[in-house]
Amino acid sequence: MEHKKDTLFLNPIEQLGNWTFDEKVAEVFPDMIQRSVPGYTNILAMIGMLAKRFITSGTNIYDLGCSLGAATLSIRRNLDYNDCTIYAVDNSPAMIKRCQTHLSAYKAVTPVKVMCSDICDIEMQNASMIVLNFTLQFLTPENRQKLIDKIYQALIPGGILVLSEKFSFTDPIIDQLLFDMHYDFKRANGYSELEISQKRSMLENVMITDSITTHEQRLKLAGFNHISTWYQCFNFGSMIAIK
Ligand SMILES: C[S@@+](CC[C@H](N)C(=O)[O-])C[C@H]1O[C@@H](n2cnc3c(N)ncnc32)[C@H](O)[C@@H]1O
Ligand SMILES: O=C(O)C(=O)C[C@]1(C(=O)O)C=C[C@@H](O)C=C1
Repeated sequence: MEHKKDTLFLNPIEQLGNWTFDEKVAEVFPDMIQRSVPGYTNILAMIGMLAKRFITSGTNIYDLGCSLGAATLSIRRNLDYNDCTIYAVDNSPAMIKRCQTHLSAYKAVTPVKVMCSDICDIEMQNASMIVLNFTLQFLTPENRQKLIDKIYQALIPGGILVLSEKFSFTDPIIDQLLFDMHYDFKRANGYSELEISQKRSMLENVMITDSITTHEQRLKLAGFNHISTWYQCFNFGSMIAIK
């Protein structure tokens, strides 16, 4: 599929508001996330591999904050059962509209229910796999524990949560280094200083990152005993938690 180039922040913007996943962002999202998140493609491919291993017959799969459905597609491609249901959920109407189109472009047996809802409000049950691929960071800190608790309750024994996030680090030297490396990554992918700084300032109040330790503590508090960071590239990474 041809992806439209992200040029949203190329020119100076007079009033930088807060970040939203609106029509403009949805339109360039595949290019934007690919050029902004180190390891994004790897993580998507590995979500497919985890799906093959963890999804069991007759269960539900939830892709929370699905955007255009990239993780859902990776899961669906790797699914061995036709009696499962994937729920792809996002509260951005612009994302959901495009997600529906993306998913129908490929033939598949597994039904996907695409829902325009807040992931904090939906009911989940009988889940063998739940994915939060760069979504938890956009929830308020209060809602994060509530959602992780709900995810733990919704999983069947042996079920898996995949949690990908941008991380912060308590060691200031490491934090600065990985932050700078991420900027180098963006520059190497063609973003200018202005594009990088305008986007950063819009994300500032909206995307609050946690350390890996904070994530681990939250997962443990919910009841998870088997937790690991399985992927990291600079200050981006992915964790798994198994019930
Ligand atoms: C960085 S994107 C996720 C990328 C996507 N998971 C992927 O793999 O391509 C974050 C998404 O989370 C959605 N989101 C943020 N808060 C949400 C909430 N409370 N309920 C539902 N969706 C939410 C946004 O609309 C956005 O599409
Ligand atoms: O931290 C940044 O600079 C980012 O661009 C990160 C991030 C994310 O992790 O979700 C933020 C918004 C976009 O959706 C794509 C990437």
